[in-house]
Parts: sequence; structure tokens; C-alpha cells
Amino acid sequence: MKIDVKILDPRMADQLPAYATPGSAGLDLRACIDEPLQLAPNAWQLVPTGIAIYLKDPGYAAMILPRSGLGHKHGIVLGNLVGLIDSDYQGQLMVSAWNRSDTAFTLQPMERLAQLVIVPVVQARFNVVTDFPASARGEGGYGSTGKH
Ligand SMILES: O=c1ccn([C@H]2C[C@H](O)[C@@H](COP(=O)(O)OP(=O)(O)OP(=O)(O)O)O2)c(=O)[nH]1
Ligand SMILES: [Mg+2]
Repeated sequence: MKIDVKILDPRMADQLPAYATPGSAGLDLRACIDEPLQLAPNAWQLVPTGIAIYLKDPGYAAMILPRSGLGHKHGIVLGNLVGLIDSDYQGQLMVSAWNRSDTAFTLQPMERLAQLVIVPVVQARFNVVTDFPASARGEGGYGSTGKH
């Protein structure tokens, strides 16, 4: 699949997001900042990525997810937990970087900060009913199937 991309920061021209291995699901997004950015404990900041994408087809969306190394080792995750990029969004991809740890973290310019995953989407319509046909689960949830 090919996606239209605009390079908004010239530094991104030769380092467009790429799949690190043939089996990778995520494209790493870089922090297009001019100077190191210090994130104090529990601080968050919107970080530009230097690119814009236009998925166009409503059958797709993109999700911004944390990188596991940064998230687990340094507590750098996303202020919105997951970023959802609509197929008609044409603005710069932005990453809400949140330092959920108790230690300050310095983000370096062009450091890989988060990852973008392209996913298929179904746009559903609602069919209003008064009753559902019985299912095995019914209204059970929140542990209703037991602990083990
Ligand atoms: O981490 C993110 C999340 C969103 N976006 C962009 C793409 C998305 O299509 C748009 C709107 O996002 P969303 O619908 O999640 O935000 P909203 O608060 O509902 O804003 P809006 O009223 O513009 O839809 O913002 C990003 O660049 N990064
Ligand atoms: Mg919205």
C-alpha cells in the first residue's frame, strides 16, 4: 500500500519512517525538534514529527503507539495513550509525549519517539433494535467468565 506523505521538515527527507524489519508492524516517528527537550516527571508536550500523511481511504486509519523500550525503560508514553489518525487528516503528525516516570527524560532532536501503525477500519452504521438475539455471553463482562 502507498500513502501520500508531505515532508514538512527537510531533515525528514532522507529518513522517512520505515519498517525496521520485514515483519515490522510499526513505522518509527521521529521528534522533529531543534533542541533537546527535557520532560520533567509527569510532564507532557506535543512533539512535531516533520511529516503529514493523507490516508484518503476511509477504510484505513493510523494509530500512534508508544515504543516499548522508551515506555518500559524510561516511562515515555503518550499523553493520549493512543493517537488515532483519521483517514482525512492532512496536518502534521503530532506525538503527545508524556513522561509518566519520576525521573526527568531528555528527548533528543530526531530521536525515534513513537510508532505509527496503519490499520484497516470498518465504518459501521447503527441499526436500532429493542432486543438482541441471545448470545453465549449475554450481558456478562468484567470477569464474568472466572479468574483462570
Ligand atoms: O496523537 C495524535 C492524535 C491525533 N492527531 C491528529 C490526527 C487526527 O485525525 C486529529 C484529530 O484527532 P482526534 O479525533 O483524536 O482528536 P479530537 O480531540 O477528537 O479532535 P477533532 O475534533 O479535531 O477530531 O489529530 C495527531 O496528529 N496525533
Ligand atoms: Mg475527533
